[in-house]
Amino acid sequence: MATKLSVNINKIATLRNSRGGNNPDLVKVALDCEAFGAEGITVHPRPDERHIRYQDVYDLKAAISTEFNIEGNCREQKFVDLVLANKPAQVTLVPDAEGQITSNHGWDTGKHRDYLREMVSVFQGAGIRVSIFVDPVVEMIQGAAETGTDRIELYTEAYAHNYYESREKAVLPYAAAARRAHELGLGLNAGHDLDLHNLRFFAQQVPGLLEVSIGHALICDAIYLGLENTIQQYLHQLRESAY
Ligand SMILES: CC(=O)[C@@H](O)[C@H](O)COP(=O)(O)O
Ligand SMILES: NCC(=O)COP(=O)(O)O
Repeated sequence: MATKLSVNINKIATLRNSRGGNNPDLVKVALDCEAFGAEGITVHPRPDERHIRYQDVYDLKAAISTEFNIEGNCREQKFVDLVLANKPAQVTLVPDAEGQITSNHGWDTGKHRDYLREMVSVFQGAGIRVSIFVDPVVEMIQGAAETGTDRIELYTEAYAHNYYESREKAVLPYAAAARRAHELGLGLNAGHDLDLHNLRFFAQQVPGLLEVSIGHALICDAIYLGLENTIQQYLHQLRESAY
């Protein structure tokens, strides 16, 4: 089975917002991603709406036909309401601090276990699959399992950062985290700073990876390679490492 590719289109919204009009058209880009082979669309609305706007989520939900994954901070009631109103295939809970440039850590699932358990049940009660964003630390995977979540998403920034120094060493905590997740019956996603260079090795070394969400690097690659060709190349990396 090959890992699914969900394209994160935050950066398309960043470009659109820079001029105030509707160019590029976010919904059209999402539909194009799907037509070019993407198996899901990911967005991460942030409270300042600096890229994805809350209205975008409604517009995308009405248009797309692949798996819709909404990421964000469930401590914001506006985010919870948005997700419940749109019922995506998956919500990914990310512990964003205020003013963060991008996501930079996973949940402390031990400290926040009761809170997360409550949020997981709110979303699952609405028929939405839940994934919890975590660092590749075995105790955090254990804590996630105790919340009743369906999946975890491994935060891959450290892997991407350390890839060129020693990819074998960089991937070790992720492979161990994946094995623990499987033992605990958790589905496994991953994302953040994955790119055309580091993706295949990650997917080969991390067993049972169900889905990756990739945005920043993929949209940058599309400037040079074109969106269709870029998506095909990412899919090729994943299919080469099918499990
Ligand atoms: C959870 C995660 O790793 C990504 O969603 C990342 O946070 C992208 O968000 P930005 O596009 O705002 O950097
Ligand atoms: N969940 C990770 C994601 O959606 C995209 O992260 P990035 O590729 O923009 O770093």
